Amino acid sequence: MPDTSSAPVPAAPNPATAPNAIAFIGGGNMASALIGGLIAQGFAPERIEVVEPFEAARDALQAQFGVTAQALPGPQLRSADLVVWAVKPQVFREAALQARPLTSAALHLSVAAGIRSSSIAQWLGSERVVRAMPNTPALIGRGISGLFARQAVDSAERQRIEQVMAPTGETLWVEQEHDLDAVTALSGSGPAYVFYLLEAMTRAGVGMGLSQAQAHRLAVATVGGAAELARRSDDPPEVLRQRVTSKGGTTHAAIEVLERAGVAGHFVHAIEAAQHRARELGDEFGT
Ligand SMILES: NC(=O)C1=CN([C@@H]2O[C@H](COP(=O)(O)OP(=O)(O)OC[C@H]3O[C@@H](n4cnc5c(N)ncnc54)[C@H](O)[C@@H]3O)[C@@H](O)[C@H]2O)C=CC1
Ligand SMILES: O=C(O)[C@@H]1CCC=N1
Repeated sequence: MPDTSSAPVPAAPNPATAPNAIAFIGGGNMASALIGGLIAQGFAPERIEVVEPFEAARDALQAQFGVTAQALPGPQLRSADLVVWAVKPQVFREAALQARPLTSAALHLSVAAGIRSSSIAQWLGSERVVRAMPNTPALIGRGISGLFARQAVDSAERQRIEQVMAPTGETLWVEQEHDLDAVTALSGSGPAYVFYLLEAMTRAGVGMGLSQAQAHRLAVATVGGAAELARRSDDPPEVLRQRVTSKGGTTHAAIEVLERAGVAGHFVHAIEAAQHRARELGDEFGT
């Protein structure tokens, strides 16, 4: 592939002597979570290159992590043997075509929702593409990411991706790429559903006379504690719920309202809508 970038490009560094770098295309929320994780596990900030068009975002990355950030892709990308794509689906194609001449030797990791690996492979002219679907608890090392690799990605490269993702939390490989749309809907978007529930619980607490701070603390501790109990328990959530629900008691009164309003069904429909949107994003902004 001929180099079409306008800046003079030095020869590619000798991979035996050059320290391998990781490049991030897009330096927003998800990139920050991953960069924070890498640095926390001892990865040198000098080996992280970011391409981020917005100056304020570049400054924030440099100040917070000490990484180098450029407005446009340039020759520095050639030293990266892993390129992480953390741009919105809407701009992925344009960003990929810009960086393609500089990243042909790299392994590629995309966190973009919906954009299928076949589109990414075509835009970048490389079959070595892995997709990840993380979520924002990655910021505190408590996320979970679905992972999918194209066939050309070997087991050492899969391990490399697991290493990069490890500080952000758990990982789960899926064999069928379309399952990533379900992962996106369930755990990628999932933190927003939990925050929505927290907002409602807090609003109810305030409505019943508690202070905002008291209601927030009670709601957050309850959601966190219940999730941890579900994680550690051998019983399914339904059984755990029944243990809270005394016959003729307070929980029963609340659950009856939720059931009458069909809240569980609405939740299922909402998550299906997210999956549908992930597919649409792939169709709309993919190739
Ligand atoms: N925020 C979330 O909870 C999750 C987001 N994702 C995916 O991660 C990707 C990034 O999302 P966020 O980090 O939340 O968005 P963000 O908006 O915080 O970050 C995207 C960054 O890309 C930059 N950008 C725009 N055009 C660019 C270009 N041509 N080259 C390089 N950078 C460019 C923007 O200035 C912005 O800073 C999206 O594709 C999203 O689907 C995946 C899982 C969860
Ligand atoms: O809402 C979105 O499109 C992204 C993907 C998963 C979470 N946020």
